[in-house]
Amino acid sequence: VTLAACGGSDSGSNGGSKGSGELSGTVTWWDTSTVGSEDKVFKQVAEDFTKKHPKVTVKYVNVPFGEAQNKFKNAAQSGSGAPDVIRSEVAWTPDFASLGYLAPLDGTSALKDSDDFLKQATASTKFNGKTYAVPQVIDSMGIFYNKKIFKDAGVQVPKTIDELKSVSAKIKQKTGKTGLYLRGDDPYWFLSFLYGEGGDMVDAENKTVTIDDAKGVKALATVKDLVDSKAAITDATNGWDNMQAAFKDGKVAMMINGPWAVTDTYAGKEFADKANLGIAPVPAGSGGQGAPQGGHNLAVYAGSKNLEASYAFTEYMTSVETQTRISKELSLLPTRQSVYIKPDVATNEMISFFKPVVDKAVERPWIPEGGSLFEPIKVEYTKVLTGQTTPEAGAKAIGDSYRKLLKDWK
Ligand SMILES: C[C@H]1O[C@H](O[C@H]2[C@H](O)[C@@H](O)[C@@H](O[C@H]3[C@H](O)[C@@H](O)[C@@H](O[C@H]4[C@H](O)[C@@H](O)[C@@H](O)O[C@@H]4CO)O[C@@H]3CO)O[C@@H]2CO)[C@H](O)[C@H](O)[C@@H]1N[C@H]1C[C@@H](CO)[C@H](O)[C@@H](O)[C@@H]1O
Repeated sequence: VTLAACGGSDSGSNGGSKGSGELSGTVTWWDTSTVGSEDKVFKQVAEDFTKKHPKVTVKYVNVPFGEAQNKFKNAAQSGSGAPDVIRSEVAWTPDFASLGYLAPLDGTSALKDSDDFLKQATASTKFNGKTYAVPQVIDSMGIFYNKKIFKDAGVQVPKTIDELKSVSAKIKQKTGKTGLYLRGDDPYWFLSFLYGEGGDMVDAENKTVTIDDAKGVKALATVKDLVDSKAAITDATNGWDNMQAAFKDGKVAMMINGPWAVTDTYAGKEFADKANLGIAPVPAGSGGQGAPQGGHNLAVYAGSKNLEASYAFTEYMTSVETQTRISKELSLLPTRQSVYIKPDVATNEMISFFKPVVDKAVERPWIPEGGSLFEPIKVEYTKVLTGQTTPEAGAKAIGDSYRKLLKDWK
């Protein structure tokens, strides 16, 4: 009896599924979702795979977002300790693919009904004409605001940076609270201000660094002014916890954030009544209005000893059924068009808000170096916000770092 016929597994350490027989063995999945709000749902969903494939054991491992990229690269490079499947942030995917650490998925069971995926979500999964991941969630950013504070202060949601400042001043005067918590230790929070001045990190088409042009300088000056004018408070470290605490406790009226913050925010005392949470587009600057595109894919490690079960797990985790469940339970945005019309999803206010925002979110270049464009911003953005450098010097320093990273770019 050949192995394929009885669908048995080989003797590999992970076990593994051979041929068209029943799947078996272990699939280790590294999830990077937020502990305390998203992780328990993702863990449950992942382990429910075994209901469909009783001979497969799913080993769920939560790896902090800030550590996972390097941890995976080190494990893949050393050939030991890498998971079978990883939640690969949109910028990590071209990076891992260019290093040969991801299994190409074209023609495998991981990719089902791929026309159903949003084009902008698919973009980061392609490298050198092949598909190296499957889109799981897509996101962008908006203003989260506390409706009660806005009512007490008698103000409307700001549409521009100038209105953000005047609304914050009125909130301070009427309620004593600060208008905005502006996260200062994560470069993602700078991007909507950069787009608001009509700027961008680079012009990939013309291989030109643009972040240190006048618009980039103006954007850094804008965020600095929000803090100096006391319209916003910020922190150089521990930004996520401080931002969530300040907003959930009603110490600030607004924060800029994304769908991944919704579940944690609803746990705040100010939002026990979910209706008190408002959501609006990020404010326009002097040169435009735009929010960034982010998100996460699922990718299979090229060295997995259980590819068949890993492909099937990836397909399950990004299926219509699973995306509908994740959207319902966590208000995260699906990457499949067909999921947006499911009743549980179509009636979700957060998803209805973010879908048009995601449709016009500003994409960035899906090149292997794409993720490395953020570290230089992180350093200078925080220094500008805390007065350690000027917008001009900060923008120049970021641009210089980019030109070192992106050889032969102007
Ligand atoms: C500095 C980093 O720059 C980039 O990251 C960009 C990223 O590309 C942008 O898209 C954006 O990410 C959004 C994201 O789209 C959005 O979904 C959300 O994610 C939620 C999840 O939703 C939530 O479930 C949970 O997981 O928690 C997630 C996080 O909240 O928010 C993210 C923004 O936080 O912004 C990132 C910049 O922050 C690089 O890619 C690296 O990550 C780099 N870090 C490492 C680079 C290593 C050198 O290789 C260095 O040695 C290490 O020490 C550094 O840590």
